[in-house]
Amino acid sequence: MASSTFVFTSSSSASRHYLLLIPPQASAKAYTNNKLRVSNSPSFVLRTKGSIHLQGFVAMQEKGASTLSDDSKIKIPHVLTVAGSDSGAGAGIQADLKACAARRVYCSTVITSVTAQNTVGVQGVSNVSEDFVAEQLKSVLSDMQVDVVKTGMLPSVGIVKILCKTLREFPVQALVVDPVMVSTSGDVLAGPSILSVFREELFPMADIITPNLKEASALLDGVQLETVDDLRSAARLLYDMGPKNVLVKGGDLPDSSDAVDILFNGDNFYELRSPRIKTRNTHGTGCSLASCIAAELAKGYLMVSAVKVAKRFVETALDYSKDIVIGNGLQGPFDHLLRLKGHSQDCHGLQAFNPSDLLLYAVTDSEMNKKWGRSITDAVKAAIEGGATIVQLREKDAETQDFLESAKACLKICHSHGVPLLINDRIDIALACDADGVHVGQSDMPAHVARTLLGPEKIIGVSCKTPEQAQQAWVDGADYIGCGGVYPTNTKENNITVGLDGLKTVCMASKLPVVAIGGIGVSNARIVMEIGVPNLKGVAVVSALFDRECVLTETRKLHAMLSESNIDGTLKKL
Ligand SMILES: Cc1ncc(COP(=O)(O)OP(=O)(O)O)c(N)n1
Ligand SMILES: Cc1nc(C(=O)O)sc1CCOP(=O)(O)O
Ligand SMILES: [Mg+2]
Repeated sequence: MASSTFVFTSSSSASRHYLLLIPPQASAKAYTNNKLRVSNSPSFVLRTKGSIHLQGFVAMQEKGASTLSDDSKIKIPHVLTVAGSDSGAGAGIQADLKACAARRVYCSTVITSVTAQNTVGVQGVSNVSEDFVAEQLKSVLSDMQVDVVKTGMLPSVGIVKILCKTLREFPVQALVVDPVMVSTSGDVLAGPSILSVFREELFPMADIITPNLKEASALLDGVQLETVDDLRSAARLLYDMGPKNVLVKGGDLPDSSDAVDILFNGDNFYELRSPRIKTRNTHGTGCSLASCIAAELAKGYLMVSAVKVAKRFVETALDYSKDIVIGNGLQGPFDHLLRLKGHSQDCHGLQAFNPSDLLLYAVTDSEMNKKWGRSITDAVKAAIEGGATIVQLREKDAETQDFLESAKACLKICHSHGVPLLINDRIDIALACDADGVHVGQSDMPAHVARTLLGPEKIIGVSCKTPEQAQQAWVDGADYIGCGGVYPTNTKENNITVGLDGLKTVCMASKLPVVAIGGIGVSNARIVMEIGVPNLKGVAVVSALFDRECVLTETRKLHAMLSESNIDGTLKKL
């Protein structure tokens, strides 16, 4: 798309220049009230107290001009959904909220109707009064910077008219209309009286409408839609009703192994195909798709990209959710956040980090496994059987695909024994296999970034050799510290040895539990554990377990030794 370049200079911070690329239609979106909203650039929303010129160079005239894209102020893409509530939370407002959350966009809500609904069908509908819909719309739009409005169930002509009037008063960057008429269970959510106000008032304001086959057919006075060519013709006829884009969803097309949707923007047709996912859990796909399109538009994506991303998002969520069971009806909801299965399958009491898990910390080594001709899984199995209380996969030489496959297999083994599995260095592998956490060093991914990527529940360990690093690890949101090398080691090249004194100093400075590492084995583990600091919780060991003929025997020996110790009451007999 062609765009014009403007340079904004703020007199209040003369050193700052804002270079914005503004699509041509942005000029039509310049508002009164001293507020300029830049279409397709939602991260640059400027508030000014002075005048704005949209030609050439723009100078903010008065002191105090500020921008929400200042470092300290982050403009969040914002979708307002105007739709009905689904008590079963598969569709409607609830689906919209989840889709926007999954796409990382803020979502506010105007509720038009409250439905009593589940996976069997719609048992009741109570529409919200037109005045109260108007009040909700005004509350949100007069205060919050909404980028995109998405509509779902609009149960009366009056509500549609109020929406159109309010949008003229409070224009937004884009309007996504999902012309909801019939629920997936076949229940009518908006009667035929709505058709004319859709066609005459709402559609001409829309940036995109997203009817399914039944809705497209109803909007075209009952025309039969049975082939992809029919979808194209329908898209063209609906486009003539005024929206800038039409997406006709062909999910219900008979005789098609693919899910085919047609997007038409007045110039081009886009045929969007994806394999049909066999699942009962399709309730709310229409709402979610439209919300996701709105979310991507709010982020600044162009329409074709927004639709493609949205379609891929829904497919991914459907595929992930194809086996989940919620409700007894024919059509179940799906999991927008791709989190439910992991939780329900992963109930091994591993959710919370337990510092006592650090007692016998087994760290694998790809070279040692190769040398002794064993697979990672065999090594891990033996260590766990011998008494390892936590396992770290430290596979420095493994190819990514091999590493991922081994990690998945090891995760199963660990979880079947209630033992957490951490991944050394590789956040991507940890994410991909949903490991329990990661261990990172001072030159790896910073712990605070790992925390952002992995979320609050995963375990994060950080290698520290100094009190300052220990302090930082705590600030960064780590769960434990690995401190070493306590003794010289051949396992890690050029490793600095901190000795027992260094270990003690770090432990005393650390608010986190500590595991000692480096040159530790049966012969010296007791001495290490006897340094007398309560937050030293165990020993991490590589070669003393894995550079040995029998991993099981060595782990048992070390486990027995640690179990016999009861230093300051911190170690208990296992
Ligand atoms: C428990 C534990 N402590 C320290 C380390 C070392 O991590 P790092 O410094 O990142 O070095 P590498 O292991 O990546 O070579 C560890 N892995 N585990
Ligand atoms: C991986 C690692 N990190 C260390 C640190 O000092 O942070 S020492 C080390 C190697 C530990 O292997 P072994 O038990 O064979 O000595
Ligand atoms: Mg590392």
